[in-house]
Amino acid sequence: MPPPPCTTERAGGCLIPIVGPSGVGKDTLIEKARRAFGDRHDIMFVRRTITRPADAGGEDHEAVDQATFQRRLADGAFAVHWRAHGLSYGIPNSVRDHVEAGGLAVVNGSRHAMPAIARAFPVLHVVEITADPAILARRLAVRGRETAEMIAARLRRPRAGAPGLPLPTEIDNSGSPEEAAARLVALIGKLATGD
Ligand SMILES: Nc1ncnc2c1ncn2[C@@H]1O[C@H](COP(=O)(O)OP(=O)(O)OP(=O)(O)O)[C@@H](O)[C@H]1O
Ligand SMILES: O=P(O)(O)OC[C@H]1O[C@H](OP(=O)(O)O)[C@H](O)[C@@H]1O
Repeated sequence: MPPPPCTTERAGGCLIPIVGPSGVGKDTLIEKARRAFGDRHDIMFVRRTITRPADAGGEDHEAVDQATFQRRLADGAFAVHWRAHGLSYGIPNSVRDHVEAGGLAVVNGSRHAMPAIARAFPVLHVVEITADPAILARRLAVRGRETAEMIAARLRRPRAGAPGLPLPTEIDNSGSPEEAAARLVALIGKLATGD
């Protein structure tokens, strides 16, 4: 019998993958939520292991080269991993330990890797960040982390459905990041207390 989905009626023990197209604002909203919750030990904001240089900008991730990533993978260091944009992404086993101990973990997830994420974290609440597609290209250009060619490739990446998973909570980030972040903070707070 699968465990019940993580809902606002069920406190604790849940992964909260934040997903959406490149440029939609996942990292921005996650960082605002992280600052809102400060050092609460029951809510973890996941530091991903990525084969992206540490000084690339954006999220605070653990930067490793591909050889190190493969070694970590072979050693069973990741609860789940995926490839995208020519990069490798790993979620450390410590995140699964935290969730299995009853905690919440917020992670910048992948729509395409959602089936693998759900196998590793059967109790989850997916949050899909949306925004007017016409503004994504401008946001990525302003961010300046990727080349124009890499941005074009990111924008061409198809949306992936995740059949069999509970419908995600959608948060529209077309307006101010503060408004969208407030909605994310409110949802995380409800999932943490189960009220
Ligand atoms: N509501 C918003 N209004 C205007 N700019 C925004 C908003 N949200 C995020 N941005 C800006 O858009 C750019 C992309 O945001 P961010 O890096 O958070 O997106 P992302 O979804 O994490 O993208 P990726 O998946 O490529 O990492 C950043 O420069 C960020 O400052
Ligand atoms: O298109 P999908 O599968 O949803 O996401 C693909 C990848 O792009 C984003 O990473 P980054 O922070 O932009 O490097 C996501 O976090 C995921 O790792």
